[in-house]
Amino acid sequence: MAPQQKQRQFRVALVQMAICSNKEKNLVRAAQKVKEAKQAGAYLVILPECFNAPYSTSTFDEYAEEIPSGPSSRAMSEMAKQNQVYLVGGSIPERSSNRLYNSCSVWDPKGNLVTVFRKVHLFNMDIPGICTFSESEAFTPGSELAVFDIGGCRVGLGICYDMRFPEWAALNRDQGVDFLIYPGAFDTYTGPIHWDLHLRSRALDNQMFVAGVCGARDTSASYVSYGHSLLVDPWGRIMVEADEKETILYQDIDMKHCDEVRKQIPLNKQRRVDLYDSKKQ
Ligand SMILES: O=C(O)CCC(=O)C(=O)O
Repeated sequence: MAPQQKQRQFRVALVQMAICSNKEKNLVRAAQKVKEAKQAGAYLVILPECFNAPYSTSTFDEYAEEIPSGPSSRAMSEMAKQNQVYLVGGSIPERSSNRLYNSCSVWDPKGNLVTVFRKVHLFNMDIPGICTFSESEAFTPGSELAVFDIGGCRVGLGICYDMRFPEWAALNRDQGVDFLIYPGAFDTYTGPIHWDLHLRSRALDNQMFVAGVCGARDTSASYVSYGHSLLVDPWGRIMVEADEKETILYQDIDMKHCDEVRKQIPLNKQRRVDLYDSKKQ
């Protein structure tokens, strides 16, 4: 279902794909999934975080490429063009001016690059014996919003750990975002406790659709992804959720739902921004 100029409804596909250490194979797999999603009527297709490479600080440099000239960008552009869909390209390790970023590129149905979002909050966690990860050893953080329109729907982006920062979601809301998308790769320790809670909270706080799209779980990988991709509505309800296996989730969404919820509980009109600056208290 393709939205007209002002139309605000379409089908979204959340691709929870299996990811391996062979970049070529990951790109071929992603292309198959995007084709399958198109055949099922999706107009917006979302891939997971780091979909073309293992999620590992020791190999980000080896897999990194420039956007839009690298092979993964060219492949994503083709996927979008051949299937005439909007593609939110999860993320890939991006190389730019001797720096690495964890970056999400977005492609329109003609295969043109719409925007690039660089993960703003880098995943640094140290839970001894359970999960230790330091993205900031490899990546430089981004510092810019990336907001774009699909028909009458305004879309915003974060990547995984970014969902832990409600301020980022609120900045997107202030730009008029109706649908906030987080490609992700939560681990199996924080995942069961925090993943849906964060995604539901961001949706509820900001009265918008929120998607989290993870890779499928591979217990032989150095970093084991939680899976459980899901989509939340502006009322904070989970509309669809995967288990840990490879799958594609589909959901028709209508931005009218955001308008209704925002009218019923007018949080935006009631914010006491005059009170929220702690320096002024
Ligand atoms: O915040 C977490 O628990 C996991 C974050 C993560 O896996 C990521 O940012 O890729």
